[in-house]
Amino acid sequence: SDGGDKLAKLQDEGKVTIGFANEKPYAYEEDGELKGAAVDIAKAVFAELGVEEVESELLEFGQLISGINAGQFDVITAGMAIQPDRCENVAFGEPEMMYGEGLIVQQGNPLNLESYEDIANNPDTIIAVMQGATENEFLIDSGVDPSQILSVPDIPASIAAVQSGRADATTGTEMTIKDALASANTDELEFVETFEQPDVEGVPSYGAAAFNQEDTALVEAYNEVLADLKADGTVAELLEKNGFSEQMNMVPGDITTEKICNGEI
Ligand SMILES: CC1=N[C@H](C(=O)O)[C@@H](O)CN1
Repeated sequence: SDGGDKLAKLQDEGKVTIGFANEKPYAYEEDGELKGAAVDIAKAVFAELGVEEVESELLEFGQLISGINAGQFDVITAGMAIQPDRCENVAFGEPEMMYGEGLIVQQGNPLNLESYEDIANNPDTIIAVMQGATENEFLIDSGVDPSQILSVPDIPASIAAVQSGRADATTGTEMTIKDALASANTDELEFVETFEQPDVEGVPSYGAAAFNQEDTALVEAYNEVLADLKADGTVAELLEKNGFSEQMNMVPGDITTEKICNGEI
């Protein structure tokens, strides 16, 4: 199909529908409002394209890629990591933020878990991980046995699994895990401050908007505006507003989606 159709359609209607997975601080709903770094950046880009109205579809993270391909919404706005295998199924925009991983354990860290390798070396350890999330591969690549992974549909379920003792730990992006712990408002759990980032392909991750591969003109237009908003400091401002830091989370200028998709990074 003609990639120009979708951009023109969104501009005609003045409206875009985003798909998201309720993961603070990337994209989430609070007080009836859509919030998060990925949402704020996408809103700023679409506003420049003349698309001011934003509607949303809430899905499980693991359903976002099939959702965009089924035409359920126009763009995945979830801070989804650009990964070579995902590049085969969606068209990523240029990277918007960089991030690493985090770990939550029971208070006092009774199993002394400070890395994914520690989980691999302690085969009785169970770790809750969101379906479809990169952390599944990162754990396996760190030597964790698949039987140690308890698959859960979303972030609240990850936290609940550790709280109930069904899992010894959970992992997600560092910011996800910190915000989820703050929302859980419990002293039964702890964020592992001494966590060592996994030394595997894909870490750190680069989050981006993702589109239907047919919508080539839309992706091109999105990227053009995104480049301007990076250059004028808007992207940095929106990241900081959502708790990200310039030092830890800004994407270095030489990192491109093409290179990540080609496995060059
Ligand atoms: C923002 C985010 N990134 C990872 C991913 O892309 O799979 C997962 O941690 C899920 N959430």
